[in-house]
Amino acid sequence: MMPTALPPTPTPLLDEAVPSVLRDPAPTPNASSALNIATIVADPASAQPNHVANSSIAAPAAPDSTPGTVVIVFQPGQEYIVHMVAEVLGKPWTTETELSTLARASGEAVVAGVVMHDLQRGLDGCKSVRETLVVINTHSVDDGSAPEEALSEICDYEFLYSRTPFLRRDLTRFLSLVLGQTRPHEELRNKSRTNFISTTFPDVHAALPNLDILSVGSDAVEIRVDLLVEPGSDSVPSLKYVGRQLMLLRQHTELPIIFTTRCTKENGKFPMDDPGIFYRYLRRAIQWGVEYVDVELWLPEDIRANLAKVKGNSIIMSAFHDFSGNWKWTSERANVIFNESAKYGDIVKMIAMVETVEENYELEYFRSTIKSRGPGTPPLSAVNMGQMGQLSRALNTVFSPITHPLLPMIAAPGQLTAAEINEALHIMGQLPKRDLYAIGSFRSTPHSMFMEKCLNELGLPHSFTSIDRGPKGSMESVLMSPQFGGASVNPPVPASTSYIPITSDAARAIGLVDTIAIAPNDSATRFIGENAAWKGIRATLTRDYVPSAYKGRAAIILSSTESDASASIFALRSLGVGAIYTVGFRATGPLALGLEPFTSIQSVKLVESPFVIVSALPPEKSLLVQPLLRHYRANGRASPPSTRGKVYLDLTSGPRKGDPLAVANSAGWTAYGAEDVSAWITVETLRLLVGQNVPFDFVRMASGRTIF
Ligand SMILES: O=C1C[C@@](O)(C(=O)O)C[C@@H](O)[C@@H]1O
Repeated sequence: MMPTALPPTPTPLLDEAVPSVLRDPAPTPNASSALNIATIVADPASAQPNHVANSSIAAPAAPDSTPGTVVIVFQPGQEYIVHMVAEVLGKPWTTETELSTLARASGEAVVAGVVMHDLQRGLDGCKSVRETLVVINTHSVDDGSAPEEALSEICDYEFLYSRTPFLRRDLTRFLSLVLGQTRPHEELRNKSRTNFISTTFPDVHAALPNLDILSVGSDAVEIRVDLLVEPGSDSVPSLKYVGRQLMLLRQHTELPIIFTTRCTKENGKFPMDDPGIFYRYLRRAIQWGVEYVDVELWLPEDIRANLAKVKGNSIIMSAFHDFSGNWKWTSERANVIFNESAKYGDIVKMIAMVETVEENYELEYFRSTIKSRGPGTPPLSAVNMGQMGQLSRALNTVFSPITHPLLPMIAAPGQLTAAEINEALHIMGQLPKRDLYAIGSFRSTPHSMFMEKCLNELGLPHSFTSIDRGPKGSMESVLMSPQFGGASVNPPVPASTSYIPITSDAARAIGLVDTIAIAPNDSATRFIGENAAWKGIRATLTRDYVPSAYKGRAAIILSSTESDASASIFALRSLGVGAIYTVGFRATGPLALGLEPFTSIQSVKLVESPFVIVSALPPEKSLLVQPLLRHYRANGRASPPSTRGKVYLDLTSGPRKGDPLAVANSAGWTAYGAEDVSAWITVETLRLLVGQNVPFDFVRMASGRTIF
C-alpha cells in the first residue's frame, strides 16, 4: 500500500507552531459531514459511558514508546523519507538541525530530518547527549549509488530503499525492529520447532517469483551472502551489492532474515585471510536491521565481542561447522565449543560431518545435556551433515536448516526439505496423524481446500474436513473423538463453552474461541481454546505503522454487537490505544472498562480525532461508516497532520452496501479490508493447529475466507 497522509506542508516543531502540533487539538467538526449516529446505535437512549470495573482481563503489554529523538539523515532532494518515517512512527517531524537543542528539549519523541552533509556538524554539537539520539542514515538506491562508508559509520542504523510500492512496509518493519517495537525472536523462541530456508541464489532476483512457495514451513529466510555473485566481479560481493540484495529480499518476505557470511573452510565462499571483512559485513547487517546475524566461532574473540556489543535488537547466531569427519559429540571439545559459542551467541549452532548413524545418537545425548543446563543457556541448533546425519536434521527443533526443490542447490550435504522432515517425524512416531476440522456454517470452501494444500505441501499426515456446526451436541462429539486434532471454528463460539475447558487469556478476554488447538503435553486437558482473530487484526494494523504509533491515540469501533468487535478491542488494547469510542453497541463484557459509546453527533464533536477506525458492521449496515471516514478525513488541511485519522480497518465481508474502503482511500486513510485480516488469521490458525509457518503472501495469494 502506498503511503498516505504525508504532511502537505512542513510541520515545524520548534517555532510558534509547536504547541499546535504536539497538543493534538480537537478538529473542527465539518458541518457538512452527514453523521447520523442514531442510525447505527441500536438503542441510543440506553447507551451510557460504560463503567464496568469488575472482571478486567489484562490485554497484552502495550509497546514501549519510541525513545528520544530519531534523526533521519537524508540525501538532498529526498526529504519525503523524513515525512514517511514520521508517519510510520505517528510522530511530528522537524528539520531542525541543532540536534543538541532537540535532544535536550524533547520530552516527546520526534523525528528530525538532517541532510547528510550537515550530520557531522550536528553530531559534533551534541556529543554529551549523543546516546539519546537514534541516528538512521537513509539512502535511495534508485540511481545506482551507495551510501558513503564514512557516513554509514557514524550512524546507528541504515535504511536502503527504492521508491516502490514495498517501501512503506519495509520501512515499518525496519523501524519496528531497530526501535525495539517488534521482537520476532520472542515468539520464535517459544515455538516447539523452528526451521529456516537456506537460500543459495547467486542473485536474489531469481528467488523472488518462488519466494512464497519456497518459504512455506520456514520461520526465517537465510541469505547466504557468501554465495551471492556480483556481476563483473569474481571476489566477495561488495557491500553496495549486498545491501541492495538484502533490501530486495526483505521487501518480498515478511519472514525474519538470517544474514550469513560463511567462510571457505566451512563450506562457504568468504575468504578467511582478513577477519575484519566479516566484521564489516556483519556490523552493517545489524545496521540494516537484519533480525539474525550468523557469527562464526573461529572469528577472533574481539570481533565476536564487538558484534555482541553493537547488536542492538538483532539476534546473534553463533556458528560452528566441522567438516573433518573426526569431530565427536562425545568429546570434551563439544562442551568447550558450546561454552565459547554461548559467550556471545543468543543461539548456538553446531554442525558436524558424520559417517555413521550412531553419531546422531551421540548428538542427541549432547543435546540433552545442554537442555538439562536449564534457564539462561542459549538454545542449541545442532545437526549432522552428510546422508548419515539426516536423522539429526529431523530431531533438531531449534532453527533447523532446510532446503527446497526450487533452490539451485542445497546449502550443505544431507539437507532436507520441511516436508521430508515432517514425513520422517511421522514415520518415527513423533508426528501422529490427526484429524483437523473447519467447523462452521459452511461446507467445503476455498479455505478448506487451501488448508489441505498446505498440509500436503508441508508433508503433514493430517486430514482436514469441513463440517457444519449442525444440531446441539454435534460439535462436542467431534471434539471428543480420539483422533480429534484441532479445529478452526467459524463463526467463533463463546469462550465459556462447557466442552472447551481451557482457553487462552486472549480467548477469555475476547470471550470467543475461533481455534481449538491441541494443548501442550503437560496440560491437564487435551485441547485449548484460542483466538486467532485478534492477532490477525494486530498484524494488519502494524503493517504500515509501528506499534507505538497507536499508543494513547483514540480509536472508534463500529459494530452491531459487542462480540463482533471484541477481537478488535483486544488488538487495539494490545497496541496501547487511548480512548476507544464505540458506535452501534454498548460493551458489558470483560473488555468494557474504559470504552465510551458515541451516542449523538454532539459526542462526536467533543472527542479528539481518532487515529484508527475499525468497522465490524454487518454487510447491510456497512455504509454507515462512510460519514465518519469523511468527517475525520485523513488528508486535506482542515486540521494539523498529527491530529488526522490514519488507519481504517474494514472487517465487513460479503455483499455490502456502499464502498467504505474506496471512501477511506479517497479521504486519505490507510485502508485494509477483511481479506488482509483473514489471511493473517489463517497464518495464525496454521501456527496454532499444526505449529507450522505459512507466509502471509502465500496465504493471501492462494486462499480466502470470511471471518465475521
Ligand atoms: O549453518 C548452516 C547450516 C548448514 O550448513 C546446514 O548444514 O544445513 C547450511 C547453511 O546455509 C547454514 O548457514
